[in-house]
Amino acid sequence: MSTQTSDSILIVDFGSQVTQLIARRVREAGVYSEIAPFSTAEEAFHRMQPAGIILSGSPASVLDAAGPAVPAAILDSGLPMLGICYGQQTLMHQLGGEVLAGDSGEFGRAFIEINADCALFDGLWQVGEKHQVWMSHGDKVTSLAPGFRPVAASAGAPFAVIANDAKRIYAMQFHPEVVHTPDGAKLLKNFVRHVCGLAGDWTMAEFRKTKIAEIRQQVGDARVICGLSGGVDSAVAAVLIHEAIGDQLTCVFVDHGLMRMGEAEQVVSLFRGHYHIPLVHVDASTLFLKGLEGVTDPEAKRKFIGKTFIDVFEDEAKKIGGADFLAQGTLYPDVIESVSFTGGPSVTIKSHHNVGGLPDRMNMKLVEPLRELFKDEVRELGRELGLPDVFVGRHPFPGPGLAIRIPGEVNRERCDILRKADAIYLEEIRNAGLYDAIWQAFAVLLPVKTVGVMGDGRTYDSVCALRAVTSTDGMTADIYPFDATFLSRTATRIINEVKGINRVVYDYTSKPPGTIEWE
Ligand SMILES: Nc1ncnc2c1ncn2[C@@H]1O[C@H](COP(=O)(O)OP(=O)(O)OP(=O)(O)O)[C@@H](O)[C@H]1O
Ligand SMILES: O=c1[nH]c(=O)c2[nH+]cn([C@@H]3O[C@H](COP(=O)(O)O)[C@@H](O)[C@H]3O)c2[nH]1
Ligand SMILES: NC(=O)CC[C@H](N)C(=O)O
Ligand SMILES: [Mg+2]
Repeated sequence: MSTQTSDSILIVDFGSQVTQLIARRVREAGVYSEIAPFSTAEEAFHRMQPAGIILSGSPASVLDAAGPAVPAAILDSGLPMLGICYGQQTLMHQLGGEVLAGDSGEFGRAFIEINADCALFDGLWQVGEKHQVWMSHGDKVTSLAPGFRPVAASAGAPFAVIANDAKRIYAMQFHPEVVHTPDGAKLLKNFVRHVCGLAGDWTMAEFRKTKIAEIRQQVGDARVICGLSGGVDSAVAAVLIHEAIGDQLTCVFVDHGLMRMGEAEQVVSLFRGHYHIPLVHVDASTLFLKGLEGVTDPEAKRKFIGKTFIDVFEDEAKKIGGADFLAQGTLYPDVIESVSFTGGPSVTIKSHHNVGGLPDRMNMKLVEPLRELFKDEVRELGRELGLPDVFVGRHPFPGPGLAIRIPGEVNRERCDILRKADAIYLEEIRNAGLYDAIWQAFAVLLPVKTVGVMGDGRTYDSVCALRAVTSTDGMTADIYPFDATFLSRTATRIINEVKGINRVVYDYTSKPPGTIEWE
């Protein structure tokens, strides 16, 4: 994790769905931030020595005995603080104000009226104006702690924004981090720049320097193996780590037999063509496919694949005389979906192979320099590192590969069928000039057979589903609205050219409620 950076912001996470957006907004304001769950916030606070604190929202209530609280070390630190929603409620609850369950909550769009000036509103909002914000609360602050004054109110929240100028503590009932609070990003910027006094000079170039120093410190002169998949994240991680430790790094590409058409050859030639980083290409397809026989449960597939990746990495490490560290291109969304924080309300959605799918027993220590970033930020870092567009612009591809796009049992034959359909789909997308407009697109082979008629004969074959989404970070996604001509052309090609598929459907589910992958 990050070194001490006294020009950073610590975001204390109480389990809100949108905490990660706070981090984004802070980075957009040119300030580095890290999120720590409330249960480990104190440790993060001492390690980071931040310049200011932001307290997130939460599904919990301060009126419940078990409602999470701001650790005393942080509360008494004298640092500037910004409480958002639950963050505001717990500040009042802990500092001597009062919070009660409201008769009715405020959910969605609301308007606040500005009653007084405050540092958060500098250059932005004037007294007497009304502004749109986004609310999502049932409880509300009914009396302020000593030293606080109200500066804005809404119909349902008389203390919509409050300030304690002497202590530089501010709090709001609404969510400034979401886009439905149109001026929210500017409020957060005022907090980190004006109230915390940060220069706003944090950039990806800065991140690159900090991470390189950290990697050197973590690794020393030990050897590192990096799992390279050909995806954006691991390519960026490998180039960054190589910049830090040079030939102490060996990359390992594992072909698990679950890759797309031609991908293994492409990854290896692309990478070897661009970089002088030693790359080992392991064909482990038999090992993976044998182990997947009879496995149908999505989490069981993921756990098996996660563990087998590690077995292969350890074998390869032995062959090069041992490695103490395993580097991976793990990102924040991989972590948040896989982990349910102890004592916290966020739940495991699926075990990403590189986080929740890792075996308990690990001989190598992890090096994960991208663990706090989102995909679009990794792309920015990739550009900063000079990675060619063919790497930076690639659609994400999950480590477990086609295994999680074949619900039910996976075998070589089904993988071959899916590979062909997927290749046609992607070719059509490229031909239509849509590749860059789409965040991720892929075909899924369903364990469902339906009846068809081809050449006057009866067919009884599998259904193929097509998925394409737009997104910025993979945390939420919308379906890509292809026109009917594109879809029917692609469906016809797949049915005509791929033996084993006689019906094609298009997936119209956004995330949430769906996830991007089907398993
Ligand atoms: N086939 C593979 N061989 C070696 N390592 C892999 C492989 N697939 C995944 N990994 C490791 O797991 C990490 C997470 O995979 P993930 O798919 O999230 O990232 P990526 O493949 O690098 O990028 P992208 O999300 O763009 O596909 C990778 O960064 C890489 O370290
Ligand atoms: O490396 C990975 N290992 C995994 O186990 C994994 N599961 C999902 N994904 C990718 O993550 C993004 C979000 O996917 P979901 O909406 O399906 O969770 C999408 O881009 C998915 O392709 C994975 N990547
Ligand atoms: N979004 C929030 O932080 C909500 C806080 C608290 N659960 C409430 O309903 O008031
Ligand atoms: Mg990948």
